[in-house]
Amino acid sequence: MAAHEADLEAIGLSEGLLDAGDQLFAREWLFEKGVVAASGLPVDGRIEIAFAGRSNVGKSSLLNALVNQKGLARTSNTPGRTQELNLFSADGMPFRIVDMPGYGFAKAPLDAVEKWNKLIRRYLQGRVELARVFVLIDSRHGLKKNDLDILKMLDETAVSYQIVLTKTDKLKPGQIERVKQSVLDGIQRRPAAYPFIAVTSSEKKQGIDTLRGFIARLLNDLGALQFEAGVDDGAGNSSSGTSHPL
Ligand SMILES: Nc1nc2c(ncn2[C@@H]2O[C@H](COP(=O)(O)OP(=O)(O)OP(=O)(O)O)[C@@H](O)[C@H]2O)c(=O)[nH]1
Repeated sequence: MAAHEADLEAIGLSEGLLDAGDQLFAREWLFEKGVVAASGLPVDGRIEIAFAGRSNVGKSSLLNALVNQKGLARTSNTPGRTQELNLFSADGMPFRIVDMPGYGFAKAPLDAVEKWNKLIRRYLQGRVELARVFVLIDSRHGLKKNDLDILKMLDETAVSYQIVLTKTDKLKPGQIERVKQSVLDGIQRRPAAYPFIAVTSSEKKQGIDTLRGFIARLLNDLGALQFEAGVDDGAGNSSSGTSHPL
């Protein structure tokens, strides 16, 4: 087995899943709607994959890189601008992307923080369509109190989540390894945490294929997409290796 394949297998992925992940985002993704209350969410049964993170973590940049479209999610230098759940979808895809409002903006007024908490808790508690939340962590800072608060909320609501390290172009390889390890240690005993981390830089377009691969694997595990051969995730759960044409 080639070293690259072994590296992929170690994180529950395969070349086939990376290819499938690329195909998921080869289509045009469109902004569907912004939602200020859980009652405004669509009722079409599509699987939802959400992205959360502290203000300024690089969420808009990552979403734009994921869908390979520059202006889809607004990128800004003004922290904490989006206060809605923003939904994105693509024709023929069995899932939508949910951009959750950024948290932890120091200057946010108290009522805005309360509104955020209410919207997010309602969404996490009551949304059966929600299959996974990718929690973005700035690789320069690691897990902060606000991040731990949302991980706790995800554990309590039993929503599967996975960590994505952002802005890794700002670190040296040794520093990336250290933050990765410390985050892995931080999630080790958390019941709803998926144990593999995506290490990304939107600026350098690194790790985006891995993130897409994790999404392909999730959809495969949910039976929303079909693949052929299996790979093991290390926990005895088998997943696909070869993609079925999407
Ligand atoms: N070096 C580097 N900078 C990045 C990267 N991703 C985002 N940034 C910068 O970080 C800042 C915030 O990026 P955004 O993508 O707007 O962050 P956000 O999390 O959507 O911010 P909010 O709208 O406040 O929630 C911008 O100045 C980006 O250019 C990255 O991978 N590397």
